[in-house]
Amino acid sequence: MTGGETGWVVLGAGGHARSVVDVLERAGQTVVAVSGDSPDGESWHVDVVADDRAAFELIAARGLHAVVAIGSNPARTRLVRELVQRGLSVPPVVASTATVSTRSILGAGTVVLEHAHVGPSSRLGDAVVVNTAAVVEHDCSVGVGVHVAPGAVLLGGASVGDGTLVGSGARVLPLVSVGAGATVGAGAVVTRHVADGETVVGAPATTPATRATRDDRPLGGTP
Ligand SMILES: CC(=O)SCCNC(=O)CCNC(=O)[C@H](O)C(C)(C)COP(=O)(O)OP(=O)(O)OC[C@H]1O[C@@H](n2cnc3c(N)ncnc32)[C@H](O)[C@@H]1OP(=O)(O)O
Repeated sequence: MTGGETGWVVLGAGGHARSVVDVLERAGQTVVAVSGDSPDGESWHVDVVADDRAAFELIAARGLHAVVAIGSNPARTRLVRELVQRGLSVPPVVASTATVSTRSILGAGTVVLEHAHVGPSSRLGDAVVVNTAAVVEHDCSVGVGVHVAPGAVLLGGASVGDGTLVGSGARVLPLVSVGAGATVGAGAVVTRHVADGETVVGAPATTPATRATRDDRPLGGTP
């Protein structure tokens, strides 16, 4: 775990925040507070501060570390940027059961959850989530604000652009690149380049529209 022993404020109070609090506490860290409303009404065993402004003040006043635990890629990225710009401490968080190569680079506010793996010579930008049991193999490039969902795998040399979601259990094959702001559906097998903003599903992964067009062709007709 990076970040020393001074205590943490977790920005966010939903399901992802509960996972991140758990990661910190299992690693022996102290969570001082979470911020925001719990969308599911779950009660907390730590203090809850009203909003992000109150969290910034608490972090600055007490010299605490911050981690942003919000599932939305754009919202998480914006908050990590703001914390960095304010000069607050936003170190990466690595679960005690995760394995992260000493020859990889994790950006500010990047979180690697339980049983996940990051291989050597991989570079992960700021505000990335490598969720439970996800794998980022060697030589991967992962942009800012990417979410590699539980059990997803980026194979050797794959790259993923800023803000993209790689859905749970998906595989991105070696050296294949996925653009920025894209969505890889749960369970997809990505065998070719995915453009910026594109959504792909299935194995091999294609856009849902492509699948519909193909399926709508008249029987026996030429495309
Ligand atoms: C800790 C956590 O829980 S982290 C959570 C991480 N989240 C994920 O991994 C979820 C990833 N999201 C998905 O896979 C989504 O289904 C998406 C983004 C691909 C599509 O979502 P939507 O845009 O809402 O699409 P929608 O549900 O309307 O489905 C559109 C079509 O694609 C199909 N489809 C949707 N997802 C998939 C998928 N993963 N694989 C194959 N087909 C799919 C649907 O069956 C539907 O087909 P139809 O038109 O023939 O009925």
